[in-house]
Amino acid sequence: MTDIDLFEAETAVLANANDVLASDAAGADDYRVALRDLVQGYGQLMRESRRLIARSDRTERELNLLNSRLRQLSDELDYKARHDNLTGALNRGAVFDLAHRFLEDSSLSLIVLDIDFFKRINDEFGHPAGDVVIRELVNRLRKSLDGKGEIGRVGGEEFTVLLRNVSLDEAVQLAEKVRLAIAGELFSCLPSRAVTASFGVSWSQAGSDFEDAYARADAALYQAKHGGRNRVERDGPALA
Ligand SMILES: Nc1nc2c(ncn2[C@@H]2O[C@H](COP(=O)(O)OP(=O)(O)OP(=O)(O)O)[C@@H](O)[C@H]2O)c(=O)[nH]1
Repeated sequence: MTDIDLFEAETAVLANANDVLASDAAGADDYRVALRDLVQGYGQLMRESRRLIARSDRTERELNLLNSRLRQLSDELDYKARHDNLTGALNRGAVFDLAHRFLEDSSLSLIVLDIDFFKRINDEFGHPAGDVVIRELVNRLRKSLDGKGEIGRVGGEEFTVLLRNVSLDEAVQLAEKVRLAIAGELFSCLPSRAVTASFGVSWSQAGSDFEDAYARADAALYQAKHGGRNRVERDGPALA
């Protein structure tokens, strides 16, 4: 493949000007022609350079726009991969990952809560109404926790709250506060029927196994369900 000289014409003009300059025999006409060709060539180069610079500025702006759109899409994907789209709470995978991380260097209180007789709500009012109940319940959960803890939706109508470096007593008090926030006032989306939830709470010291912490909170939740629902039950603190 032969190389194409992009500046063939300009090289010829320059070579001619150099020849004229070096020649003792060159006259005024030779200088004029060489200078004219140089001026034309120089002007042409300037016009081309301006055009190329404008094009590269435009391309750079387009690339910057594409890059920021890509970053935005990647953030959106990351958010969607970690959050439940009905409630905006962390999804099961994300909240379990977080709990594992917390337990590496912190103690962890775990609240597990489950809506009572939710099947009946779905059966009586329909699945879409059930979805609205779930959303309102998470809103109440958020409000009553007031920034404490991380909320995750771990099943259809089951949620967990991670409370890092919070004692079991304090976690039980918080669970009680959430229970009242749910049961204490009828849901605006379901004015004819009370919504309640049952709670299990466990505490684990740093370095504990998360599966064990979860199983103990779940066992306490089971007790709450079988003890009559709409109540909070605690697990005994785990000893290392
Ligand atoms: N609307 C709605 N319903 C769901 C969703 N996920 C699970 N469910 C329903 O939740 C109900 C759970 O029913 P069960 O496991 O029998 O529990 P329950 O009726 O709440 O009874 P207890 O937990 O024993 O008080 C089922 O009817 C599921 O279909 C969801 O995302 N939206």
